[in-house]
Amino acid sequence: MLERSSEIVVEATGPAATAITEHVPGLVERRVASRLAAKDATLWGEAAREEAAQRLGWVDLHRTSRALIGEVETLAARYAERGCDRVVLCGMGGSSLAPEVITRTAGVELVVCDSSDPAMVTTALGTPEDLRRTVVVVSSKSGSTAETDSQRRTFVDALTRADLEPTEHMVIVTDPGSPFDQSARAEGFDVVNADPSVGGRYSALTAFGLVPCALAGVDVAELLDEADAVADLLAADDEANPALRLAAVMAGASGGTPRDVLVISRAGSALEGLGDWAEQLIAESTGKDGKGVLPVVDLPSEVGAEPLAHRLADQPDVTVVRLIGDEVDERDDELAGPDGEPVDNEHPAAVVNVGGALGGQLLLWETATAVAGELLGLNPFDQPDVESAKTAAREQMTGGDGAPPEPTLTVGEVEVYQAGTDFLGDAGSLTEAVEALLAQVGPSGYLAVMAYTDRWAHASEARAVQERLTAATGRPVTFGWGPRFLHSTGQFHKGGPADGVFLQITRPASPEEDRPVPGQEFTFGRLIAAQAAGDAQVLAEQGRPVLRLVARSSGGHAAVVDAVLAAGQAG
Ligand SMILES: O=P(O)(O)OC[C@H]1O[C@H](O)[C@H](O)[C@@H](O)[C@@H]1O
Repeated sequence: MLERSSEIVVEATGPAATAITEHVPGLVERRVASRLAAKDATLWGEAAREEAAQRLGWVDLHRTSRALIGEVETLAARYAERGCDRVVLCGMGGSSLAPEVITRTAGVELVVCDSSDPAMVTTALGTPEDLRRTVVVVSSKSGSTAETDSQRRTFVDALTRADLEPTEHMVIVTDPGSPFDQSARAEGFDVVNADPSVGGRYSALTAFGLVPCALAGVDVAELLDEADAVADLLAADDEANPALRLAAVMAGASGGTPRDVLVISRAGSALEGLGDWAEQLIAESTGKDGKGVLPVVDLPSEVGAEPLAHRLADQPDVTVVRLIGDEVDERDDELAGPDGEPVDNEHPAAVVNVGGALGGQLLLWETATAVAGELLGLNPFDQPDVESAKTAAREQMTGGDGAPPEPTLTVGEVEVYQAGTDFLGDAGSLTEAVEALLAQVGPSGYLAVMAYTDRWAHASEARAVQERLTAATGRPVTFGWGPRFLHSTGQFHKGGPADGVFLQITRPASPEEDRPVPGQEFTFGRLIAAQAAGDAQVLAEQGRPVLRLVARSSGGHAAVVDAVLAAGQAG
């Protein structure tokens, strides 16, 4: 058993172990761990120094965030007294992924509304009766994220219509001094400021993580204790430092194909959703300058289904990360490799087992990602390509004069668009169109499925789609819900190695399903459609193959899913 919360496990085999042997002594010699703990902004080179100097507040949050505990506990008690036992979080990317893993792991309810899908927003609102017992946390570091602002407007409007006082049902988390901070305070909302020296994806232990989780009933002091318990270990210039070991695995061994794909599988870990949180951290931190480590989250599977990690472990660029539980026996068994082959097999898979308590792992992954940035020569604190999709979406919203583009093909109630390259050929059916796209996935490439649909209603489709397309291509397949992934893997798609192939699935809302955004001239349906079209446009402009399947009805959406599940099955 991992008896103490101070225990962190990072155990590697095969080429993952070689990477540790290769990189860790140098990291120790350069004192990277202790310099990071001391917030040395020069670690990532001169070009990154200025940004890094403003982004290292996360390294000691286990100490500095203590000051927030009293404030968030008082807040939680106040809302509990008001009878608010339903907590909704409006926020994107770094403002929602950590609260999701923290509350799911703790087994407490938190409705994470991180979408512009009108159906999801409607579900998050609930009934007027639900609203009466709801506290909404609106979290945005910048205060200017379009989805979050639209959700905030919707909740204020709905609370007002239900004769409820918005200031008694809403808490704002934002950076001090942001325009959002000022307006929310002026309007009388409860505002908790987050540490501005921490970037969104490193903010799990700031107010962005702590406020919604405390309101939902998590013991957030314990989370800080768990991080505190491993902090010295992660700051040590020592070859046993698990963060240095994990960073080395992420950077991969030199010689042969770079191991720049991390397939993250849950293998006994009690931490629910850690992969989704780590996905944003790794993809946005490393996917830039044509380089990067691609995180592939192995979606939860049916009992007995083969984990994707097993299918992909033989790929020369794949490292399998197994998030393990606290049983030593299980860990020892699995160390043999994903198919049970002995460690000294002639071609061992690159496997790393990672375990430990949640607070400790949050700090472990953040430290390892920042150190991997040092090894890879990347600035792990910016996200230079996220803005391009936002700009293209804004242009889509305001453009509107030109005639809408003609679909390349229409099949029943599904419009098919190809973009980026000319790959459809004479495909006449939806399955043929998908297969034509799959043929574009190169031997070192990956396929990204981007589904702009209600992720609560369609969750079960995601795993089946990921599994089928992995089998059909033999290559990594990521699955992202739009627009959520735009704040995560979206950076990697545009800034990382240019070998991605993109399948976009949308199901535009009918006028009856759509919702207006209060105080704006657009609807949620218009916003999400513009986000999808904008992202496809940016990818196509980079010459990446993009297949867009636009279902005009739920029957059309079912046909799309059937077609994807049939891809690669014939002959
Ligand atoms: O917290 P916010 O300022 O609303 O930002 C939310 C998210 O959106 C951006 O697009 C970034 O790519 C993310 O790193 C960030 O976490």
